[in-house]
Amino acid sequence: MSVLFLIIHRESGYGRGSKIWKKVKKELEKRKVSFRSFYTEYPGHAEALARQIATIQDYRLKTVIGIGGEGTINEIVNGLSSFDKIQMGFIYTGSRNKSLTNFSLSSDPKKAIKHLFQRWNAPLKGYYLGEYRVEGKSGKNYFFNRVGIGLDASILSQEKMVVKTKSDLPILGHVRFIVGLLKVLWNYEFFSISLEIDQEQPLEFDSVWFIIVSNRSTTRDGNLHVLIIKEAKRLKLLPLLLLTKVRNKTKNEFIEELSCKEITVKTDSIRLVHADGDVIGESPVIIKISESHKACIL
Ligand SMILES: Nc1ncnc2c1ncn2[C@@H]1O[C@H](COP(=O)(O)OP(=O)(O)OP(=O)(O)O)[C@@H](O)[C@H]1O
Repeated sequence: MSVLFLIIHRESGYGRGSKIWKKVKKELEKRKVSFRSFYTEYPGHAEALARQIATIQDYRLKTVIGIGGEGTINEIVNGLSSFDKIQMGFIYTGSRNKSLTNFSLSSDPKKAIKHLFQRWNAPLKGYYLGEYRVEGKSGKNYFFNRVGIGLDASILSQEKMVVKTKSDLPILGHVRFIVGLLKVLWNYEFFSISLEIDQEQPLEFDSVWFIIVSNRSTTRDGNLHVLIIKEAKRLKLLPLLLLTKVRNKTKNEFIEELSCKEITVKTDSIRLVHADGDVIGESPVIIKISESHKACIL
């Protein structure tokens, strides 16, 4: 018997998670789908829930749908990383541009459910996860979308300080975020990096603001895509930050692009590192396409 498991972060995207979930639930009930739903109650809960669901013995095929932001999706991917026969799908309800997510279903509940039904019970499609290791932390961790080092991670760390609750007006959250963002931009200093790419001679870059390493295993050549933002004047940074969020439109004199299977990023001073939008530690960081861990995406 197939059954749908849903993990929901109701407060993601300033309460958007809860609103979308209500619509998804209605749609599932209308279609008489058997499903079980679980709400996340604390950071890290989605990972624990995903792992628990994976070990339930009663069902032949399990499909896990995450409803939440990038952080929730990352936790589910990590929770299921050791289980290779579980399909997963995501309805992105976070506060950022949804093009950030590689694996999202539509955030329109009707379209998402329609897609889900077309793919459900079809042969599994596996995509290799990205894998990272940061200094001072044991074990491997996985990401589905991107790892960022430098200014990008400092901005996210600032953003996470803005408490997102259902009672908080999104507009207040955005205002607090913009004030925080300008403060970080004003005080941030660029840095130098050394990149070891696919075990070749290190490449050095100066005046770097941030680096984004994206998992392109779902598309194109299956490699990591590396984007280095450097040498720009401080005032140019805001448009550059926005530009990096627009896929395929990154040609710019301040942007260096590389492609590889594995990269070690060393910085001349300690910089924050984030994976899929959650700050996970400090540089240096080793990032590669996993050789063994796949996510089966709907
Ligand atoms: N009930 C909860 N209470 C507090 N934190 C939670 C809860 N459920 C999940 N979290 C944590 O909140 C963090 C942010 O969640 P998530 O990324 O899903 O939403 P978001 O920040 O609105 O989305 P995005 O980052 O894509 O804008 C995650 O690290 C997650 O572990």
